Amino acid sequence: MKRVLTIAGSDCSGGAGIQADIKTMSAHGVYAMSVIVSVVAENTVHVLKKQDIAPEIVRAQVDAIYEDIGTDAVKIGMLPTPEVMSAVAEKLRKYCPKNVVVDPVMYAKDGTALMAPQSIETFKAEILPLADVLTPNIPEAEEITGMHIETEDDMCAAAKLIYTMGCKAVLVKGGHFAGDPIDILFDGEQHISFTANRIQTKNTHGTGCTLSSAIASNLALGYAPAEAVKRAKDYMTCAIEHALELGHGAGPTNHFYSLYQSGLPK
Ligand SMILES: Nc1ncnc2c1ncn2[C@@H]1O[C@H](COP(=O)(O)OP(=O)(O)O)[C@@H](O)[C@H]1O
Ligand SMILES: Cc1ncc(COP(=O)(O)OP(=O)(O)O)c(N)n1
Repeated sequence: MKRVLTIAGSDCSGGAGIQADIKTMSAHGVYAMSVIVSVVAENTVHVLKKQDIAPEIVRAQVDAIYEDIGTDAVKIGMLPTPEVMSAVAEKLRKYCPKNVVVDPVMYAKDGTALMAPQSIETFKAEILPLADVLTPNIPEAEEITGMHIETEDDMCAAAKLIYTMGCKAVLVKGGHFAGDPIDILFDGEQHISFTANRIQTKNTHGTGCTLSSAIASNLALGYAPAEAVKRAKDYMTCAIEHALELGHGAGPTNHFYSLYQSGLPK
């Protein structure tokens, strides 16, 4: 069985973070493992509080995975502080895992910062170069590049600029624009667009986590990056289409429906 590790924060309400990652990975038929870097008290409406995990416990969790089981892919999500980023980077440089997908989570839907603002330079220097695929949304791509992104051409230019910062491929996600969402992948050679119909729903809690975990799962299963992104987007669009009307805010994506739709991998 393929093994996929998520390094991310815990969302106690189960819609985003580690919980969304593990549901997505399980739906893809891979063995999911987790390194928890922050415990976030949040729900479909807002973030109440968070407690970051000490860097030495983060380091020890990564050691625990690699001294025993190992990985076929790694997904990195929320990294709250420069200290946690350095701890993760140090360990990944040591263990050199294949197929690293980095979702540069900066804010929760209610605007709460999940990455401390002073972390961006450490993120760019230590985490970004580890990524085989980096998956910023529009505000995150703006923060990383300093560009203002308004059009599809801007998304292409931002993807190119982020690529020059050292990752192997970049997927700029267009979910924050109006109209049908277009995501653009740049791998150093070409731009590839992935489009889907916009689903009219408020229930999109955890879409970024779901997409990045699905990409990591598909890379672990042996798909090349562009095919892994295509399959992940199909999975995620289905998960949004059948999103759950739970809670009083943005409900979570539906992994169980997607599992039945896509079937178990060979
Ligand atoms: N309403 C929607 N219908 C279909 N796809 C969507 C919708 N909202 C977002 N997406 C897709 O979900 C993924 C993540 O979306 P985005 O909102 O850009 O990132 P994030 O969740 O990190 O803020 C992207 O592939 C985007 O195109
Ligand atoms: C613990 C935790 N990690 C990440 C997020 C943000 O997840 P994302 O998939 O980007 O979802 P939305 O912010 O679009 O709901 C989170 N909220 N909590």
